[in-house]
Amino acid sequence: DKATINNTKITSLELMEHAATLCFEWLHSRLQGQNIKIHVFCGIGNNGGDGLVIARHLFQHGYNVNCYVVNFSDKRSPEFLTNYNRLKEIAEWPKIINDEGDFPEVDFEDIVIDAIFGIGLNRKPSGFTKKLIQYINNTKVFTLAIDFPSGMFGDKSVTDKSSVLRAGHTLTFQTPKLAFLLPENNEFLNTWEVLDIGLDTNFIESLLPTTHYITKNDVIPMYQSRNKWSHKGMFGHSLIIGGSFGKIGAVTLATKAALKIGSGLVSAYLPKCGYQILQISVPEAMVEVDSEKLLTYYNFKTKPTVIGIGPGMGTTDKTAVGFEAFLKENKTQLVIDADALNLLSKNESLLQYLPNKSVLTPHPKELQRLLGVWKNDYEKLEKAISFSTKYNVILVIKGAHTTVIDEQQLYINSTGNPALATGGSGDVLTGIITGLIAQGYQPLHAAIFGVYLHGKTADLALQKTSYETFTATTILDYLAEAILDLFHQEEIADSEA
Ligand SMILES: NC(=O)C1=CN([C@@H]2O[C@H](COP(=O)(O)OP(=O)(O)OC[C@H]3O[C@@H](n4cnc5c(N)ncnc54)[C@H](O)[C@@H]3O)[C@@H](O)[C@H]2O)[C@@H](O)CC1
Ligand SMILES: [K+]
Repeated sequence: DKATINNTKITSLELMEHAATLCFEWLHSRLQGQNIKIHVFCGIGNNGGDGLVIARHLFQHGYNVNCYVVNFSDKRSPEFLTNYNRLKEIAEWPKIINDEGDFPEVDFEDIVIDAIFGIGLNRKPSGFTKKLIQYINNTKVFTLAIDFPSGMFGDKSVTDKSSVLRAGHTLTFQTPKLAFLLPENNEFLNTWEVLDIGLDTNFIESLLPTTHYITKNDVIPMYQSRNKWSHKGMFGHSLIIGGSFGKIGAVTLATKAALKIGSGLVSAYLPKCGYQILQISVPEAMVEVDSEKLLTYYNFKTKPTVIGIGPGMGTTDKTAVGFEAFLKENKTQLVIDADALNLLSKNESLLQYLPNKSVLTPHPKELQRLLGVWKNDYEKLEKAISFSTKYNVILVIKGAHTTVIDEQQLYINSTGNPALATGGSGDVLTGIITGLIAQGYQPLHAAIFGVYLHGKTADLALQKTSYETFTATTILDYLAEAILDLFHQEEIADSEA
């Protein structure tokens, strides 16, 4: 905020007025003047200042407002004080909450605006402030949190979960906060959105050089278009290695995905028992086979551009021995998933044989086998960064906000939803990333772009189908729409959208 204030003529007070007015407008456009009781709880810093501005606008628009100052300290910020006076000039004085006896009655049908703590929180809430947060949580009332749910930290883990307000919706300023994207904070946030308050974004980027929130605008420049002289030889050859008796579906899905994303040629290498299944379900693919029911020899003749390995391949001793020999020989770029990751976790000495910038796509359990246990999500990210740096590989940590890690750089995905929580969706992702690398996408871009598109299919599908009926195959059905959507311009949204 200080950078914006120094670099432009806008004062800190004006910035607060602007930010908080956007919050008011958000609420006003939804309530349309309804006579619902609104409780605005303000701290004594600038988050509280936001609350006072919101309360003033609500009063001026005739809402049924109760404004409170949570008096946990007498170190009021100057912007808080100015807005405190402005509010007094137009309305009744905010009520001061000094202890539990001052807590107001809050009903389930009311609305609470939480402007107690924002990004300035530097220790966990205690005393009557903590009790107030618990009191609000217990009412189960709808809460609109300003910038942060009070009690949640911007840069470290919550240690006392009972001291955090559980927000119904959070309006945060300027950038999505890393803390919002970590699974451990899931229970404090329901939905959230970013309000653009015109802060100096260069400054924010230089504050967080390593964290990128990936949206459509970030992936459009990665897209590689084709021209009329293009031929299939220009789009590489993907080889998918995987499968075992009973798990031929995994390798089939990955093979289909590599084709569907545009790999010029696709081959699969799998146990003999899967030969007909694959040839029939994916006629476009070429197939080579290993022993009857398991991968054992890894003696394929295909000379691929990139190999995606792991889906459904199992971790039996024979498969493990062959995998080790394969890795020691292999010089081809790799995408490694599922059981291939589990085999790596069992024998870490193999990690040294991975080609530079191999892409590893673990789900949380597989990641834990690779990295060991972590105390919290911040430590998980630190461990993942060290792992990526040490072995010079790209990690794709799958989850609600899949995170691609390339050494110090974090790319957090914005697309996707629980429809993707279905068997086989990981196999499809492996195929997509493999197929992108085949076409000449550098591994990092293939990982970021692939994860984005994979998630986008589920977002688009939900406009027509349900979470339940979405399967791994549905991802492939919507891949075309996900790509076309890149070039679809959103209608100009108003400031409240
Ligand atoms: N001009 C600006 O600076 C703007 C600031 N904005 C708001 O300002 C907020 C940040 O304001 P502040 O930096 O004043 O901080 P907060 O209002 O988040 O916190 C208030 C103060 O409480 C104290 N404190 C921290 N943890 C405590 C605890 N556990 N118990 C008791 N006291 C504690 C701190 O000293 C802090 O200064 C943002 O989150 C945002 O809501 C927005 O209005 C946008 C413009
Ligand atoms: K807040």
